[in-house]
Amino acid sequence: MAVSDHVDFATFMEGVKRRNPGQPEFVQAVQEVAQDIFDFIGDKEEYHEQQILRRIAEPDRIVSFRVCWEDDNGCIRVQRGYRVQNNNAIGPYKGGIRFHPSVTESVLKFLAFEQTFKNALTGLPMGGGKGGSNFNPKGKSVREIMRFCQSFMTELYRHIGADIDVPAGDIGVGGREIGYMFGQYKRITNQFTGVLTGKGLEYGGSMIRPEATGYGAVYFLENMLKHKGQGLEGRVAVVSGSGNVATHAAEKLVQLGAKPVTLSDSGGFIHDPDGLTQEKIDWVKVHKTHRRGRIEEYCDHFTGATFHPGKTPWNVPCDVALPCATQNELSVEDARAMIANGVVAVSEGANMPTTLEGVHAFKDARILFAPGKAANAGGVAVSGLEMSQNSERRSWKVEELQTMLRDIMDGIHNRCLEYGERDGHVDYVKGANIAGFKKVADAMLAFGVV
Ligand SMILES: NC(=O)C1=CN([C@@H]2O[C@H](COP(=O)(O)OP(=O)(O)OC[C@H]3O[C@@H](n4cnc5c(N)ncnc54)[C@H](OP(=O)(O)O)[C@@H]3O)[C@@H](O)[C@H]2O)C=CC1
Ligand SMILES: O=C(O)CCC(=O)C(=O)O
Repeated sequence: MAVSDHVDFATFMEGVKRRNPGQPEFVQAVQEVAQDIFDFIGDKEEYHEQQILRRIAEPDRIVSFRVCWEDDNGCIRVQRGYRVQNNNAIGPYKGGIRFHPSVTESVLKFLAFEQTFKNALTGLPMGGGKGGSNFNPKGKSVREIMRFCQSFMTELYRHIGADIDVPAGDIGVGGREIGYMFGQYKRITNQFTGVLTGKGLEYGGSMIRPEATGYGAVYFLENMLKHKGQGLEGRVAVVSGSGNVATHAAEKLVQLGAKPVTLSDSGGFIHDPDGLTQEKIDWVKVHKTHRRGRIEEYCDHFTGATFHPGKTPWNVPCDVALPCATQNELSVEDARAMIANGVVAVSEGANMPTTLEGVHAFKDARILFAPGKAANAGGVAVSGLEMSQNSERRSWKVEELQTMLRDIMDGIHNRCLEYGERDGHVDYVKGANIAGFKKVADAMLAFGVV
């Protein structure tokens, strides 16, 4: 008979901090989940006895490796690469790869931890992982990017596989980088398998994967409003970021009759009071993805827009907001300003873009607030569908995939209601945390202590 271990929340968090020194992002992510889980497991002895939360908050495995590559001047450069395999209780590890100078073990551990719950929420059989490097793709030539991707995969390949761990893109990793990494995996292993998602359509990619995260975040926003008897039509939306997630979120907002008025990058934000249109969004996609330009140049092309250097867009009055850039980009002061300006709903396209205090401010003000693990799960969900298509050796039609994405986002919303609705109000953070935890935890219970 196992010994019961009923530590309280504060003691649990002290342990997490002690075991993970200098890893603030990871501690923040665990804290955001743990409070809700402690409320849920209160008298559920088995989860305590088996130390399920403690086990989910300790990655199965962290691989760290040296990545050497040669720049265009013939200089040897050295970067650090990682793969954090957090939990594979319900399926192979699954989650993106990030190339950004801010990548640390703490950042990837938080992302892999969040991914574990997110993937469970989709209803698909995927465990949680995340990887990346402190490599900065900005200013690098195409050849340098290719050499870096090949070198990164030359180390990573031995830790991944179609039924082991299936990486995809994230910040700084899009279709081009996935192509270089897939090519290198195929070359080293002599295997053509679904080892990565986000692939090009010519070699096993899925329709709508590029759009899925941003579209999904807007579907989730629409679901929250609908549940309150409201709609998106005519709503002014503030969006941050100008990459994959932000541009597709803006696109879906326009399609559904809302009015996105901002986008941003690490240099600042643009405010276009007339609203973004499909034409303007298409320009941003080409400008940021192909020309690798800065968002401030938007104002040279579209009159009436203004650029605000070094600033985030959260002080622009809006009805709905979609933070779609990076972690901790929305502070408690930003949250208070948004609440004062009348924001009704927030849907996180990015992972953990709102600080812990910011989340509490939204929750206390009873704003409809969708955490990233629920709102941005559309991307990984379509990655899961890409895995299924690869296993079946076929490609599904765009209409089929569109319907599946909508159904999956509806399913996540329903799971949040199941565990987060009380007295006519929905705490989406709590709902997502508990629903995601329960699925992973119950699988772990079935396996015994492993
Ligand atoms: N791609 C996907 O399918 C999914 C992505 N996400 C999350 O969405 C977010 C955005 O990812 P994605 O759109 O794919 O990435 P991209 O690389 O396509 O775009 C990232 C955007 O965020 C901005 N940004 C990055 N870091 C910072 C920073 N420190 N400060 C301010 N702006 C910053 C970038 O600006 P700049 O050009 O100046 O660097 C760029 O506009 C991330 O949190 C990611 O984890 C979540 C689920 C799936
Ligand atoms: O599609 C995937 O596997 C990864 C998506 C991702 O990294 C995320 O959901 O944060």
